[in-house]
Amino acid sequence: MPAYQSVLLKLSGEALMGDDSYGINPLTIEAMATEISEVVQLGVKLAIVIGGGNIFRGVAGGAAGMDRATADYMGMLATMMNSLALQDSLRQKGVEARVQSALRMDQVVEPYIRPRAIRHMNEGKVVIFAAGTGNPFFTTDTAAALRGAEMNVDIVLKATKVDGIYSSDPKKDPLATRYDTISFDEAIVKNLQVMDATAFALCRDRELPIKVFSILKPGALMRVVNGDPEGTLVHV
Ligand SMILES: Nc1ncnc2c1ncn2[C@@H]1O[C@H](COP(=O)(O)OP(=O)(O)OP(=O)(O)O)[C@@H](O)[C@H]1O
Ligand SMILES: O=c1ccn([C@@H]2O[C@H](COP(=O)(O)O)[C@@H](O)[C@H]2O)c(=O)[nH]1
Repeated sequence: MPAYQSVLLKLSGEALMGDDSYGINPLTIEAMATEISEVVQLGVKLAIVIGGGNIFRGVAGGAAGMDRATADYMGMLATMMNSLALQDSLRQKGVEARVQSALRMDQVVEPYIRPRAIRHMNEGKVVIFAAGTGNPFFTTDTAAALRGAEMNVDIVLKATKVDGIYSSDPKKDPLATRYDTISFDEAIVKNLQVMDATAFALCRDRELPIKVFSILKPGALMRVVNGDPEGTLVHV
């Protein structure tokens, strides 16, 4: 019996690159789809938000002199590409998946309609929320917190490239130490950059726990869903 009956999985866009320097690595996305399909087979209701860092981040466009809001819309379109790719990979594994977009793209995907998303999940389909929140100046972490709260899931799972939350960025600080658990207040006060403060604050207010773990570690998603020790739990 899984530890959680319904989850919102936030998948790192950057992790989709695998060993490449840009874009979607076919073997990497296939491996992720396999791990996701195993969780779906357990009967867990699953919704997914994917980042876009493997293709475009608004902050990079802004730094290069672009209008920041325009750059952010480009970032949201990047998440659309990732969402379509994941939908395709999941379907190849026999998993029914539906992309819903926060920005209208009616010839390609459904618009975000909350009751319809809930119905898809109740029918056992995986819902992939594309285009983040649909608003510039936000991130897909915040979209994950928002959709997780709207879908009333048991937990938000942030699947990223590091195996939990550290005292500082482990990619930059070799002395960083990992937390098994941390409160929302501590994560916000310590300004731990693994997830943005808006996402932490929204989940704290909704009393929606977050688990941060590595999607690059084989079997980690299943261990998290089963409640086995893995990653860092952020709690109220
Ligand atoms: N205190 C910290 N603990 C853990 N990771 C941290 C910390 N501070 C910064 N990081 C960095 O945060 C990254 C994860 O956050 P980020 O939102 O940038 O990436 P992502 O969610 O994996 O990618 P994307 O935005 O493409 O979805 C990690 O890869 C890690 O290097
Ligand atoms: O609600 C949102 C979500 C995302 N964006 C833009 O998309 C990129 C990619 O998302 P990541 O969370 O960084 O993976 C992000 O950098 C923003 O530019 C957005 O504007 N609004």
